[in-house]
Amino acid sequence: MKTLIKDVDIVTLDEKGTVIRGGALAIDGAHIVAVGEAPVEFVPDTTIDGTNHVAVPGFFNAHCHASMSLVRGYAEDLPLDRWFNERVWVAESALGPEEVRAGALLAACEMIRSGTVAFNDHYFYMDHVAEVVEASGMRASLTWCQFGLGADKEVGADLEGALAFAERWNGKADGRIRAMLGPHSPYVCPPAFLREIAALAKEKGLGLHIHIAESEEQVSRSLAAHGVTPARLLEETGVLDVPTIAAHALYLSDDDVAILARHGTTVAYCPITYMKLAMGPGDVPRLLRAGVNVALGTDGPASNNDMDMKEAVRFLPLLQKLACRDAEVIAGDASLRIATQAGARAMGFSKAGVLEAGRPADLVLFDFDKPHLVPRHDLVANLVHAAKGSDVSHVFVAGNLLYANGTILTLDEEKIRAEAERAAFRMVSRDLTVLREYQS
Ligand SMILES: CSC[C@H]1O[C@@H](n2cnc3c(O)ncnc32)[C@H](O)[C@@H]1O
Ligand SMILES: [Zn+2]
Repeated sequence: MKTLIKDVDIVTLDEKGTVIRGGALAIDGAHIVAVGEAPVEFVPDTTIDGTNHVAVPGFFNAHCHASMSLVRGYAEDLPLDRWFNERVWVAESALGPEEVRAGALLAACEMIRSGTVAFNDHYFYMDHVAEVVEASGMRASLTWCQFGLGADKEVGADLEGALAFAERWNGKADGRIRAMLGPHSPYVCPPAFLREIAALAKEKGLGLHIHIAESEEQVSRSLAAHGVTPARLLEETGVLDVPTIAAHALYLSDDDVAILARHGTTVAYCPITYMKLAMGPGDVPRLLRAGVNVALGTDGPASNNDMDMKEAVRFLPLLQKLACRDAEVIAGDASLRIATQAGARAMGFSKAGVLEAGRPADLVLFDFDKPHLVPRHDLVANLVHAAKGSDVSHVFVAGNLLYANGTILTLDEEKIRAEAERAAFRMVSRDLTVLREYQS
């Protein structure tokens, strides 16, 4: 299939930061074949008029729990520990494979609509998430979360099962799916388990996805229990010897930052969760200065409460400017690069995230024919600080059009919304407060 997008403005995010006004973008099969001008011999099957539209690489959501969309709005205004213990883990005790599927389908609709082409997911019953990814046309990197405490069999996530999942799905859906192993965190997984899973990941050539250093308390507990920080513990147990995505990593010493940089670890930064759960801003400029690959995530919809990467693209610089009291940090297209190519690299889709010939055709169009996107002095500034996820008009993944002008072409959104509402209710129906609200 050959597609030509004509008369479109293009934010390439290439090395030079090239921005093209009123150019063409040609797609042949899964790849971009020309940016700027289409070759005369290029005969498209489909032509899209890009007038008043801006093409940009699609977003790579580097840390989320898609199926937690079913607990959106169910754990409000609480700090991290109470958010888990009093609400989220209570609701999740009623979680089954059908809820995971319904939540993942709902999240896929939301992500596609707001310009996300790939997501890095950490949850349970992951075959169901993988099937959703396959059907939706998105890319994903998937991990079946393990607690390492021996109770995992309840959600089918013994290490053997998680490995079997990874081997079943890695490279599937024409390479759109990648799989990793997913120890939940060093505060839940004992060092012996971390060692075992790291050795297995190394042997099988798989990456790891883990939460670390979300609070000062987690760091002091690690020091008390193991004599080292969470980052140092990951290094000592071999976790960082394989490509690892460390979600959050907000509380790091200088030594920790050097460890993560040395091992090529990615930090998945989720600004909206940090503001909502009052976790703290972290220090992104310090990570970048040290050479850490920083990617961007939404985290789960129970702490965000949405999966709109465009919002996170704006909040990353806003939060860092405020925290550093410095308007010049995370400037220009930095947060777009973090949300696209840095995430793509972390998830193993390393050529994506740039609009140039030879790259995967994973891109979105923003409709700029809107009052909040006028004037167009600076397309990048408009994209980062003014555009909304709902301004996305088209989404391409591997050259396939998944979304056009309000319609998801690969999924039945109306049916998905109805089923998600039913599944969400099943999950929380033991909670009498919620039951009363539903019945009133
Ligand atoms: C990793 S999903 C499985 C497990 O983890 C919980 N969870 C969701 N988000 C986070 C987070 O950001 N840090 C730690 N744990 C998280 C989720 O509710 C599931 O129980
Ligand atoms: Zn998370």
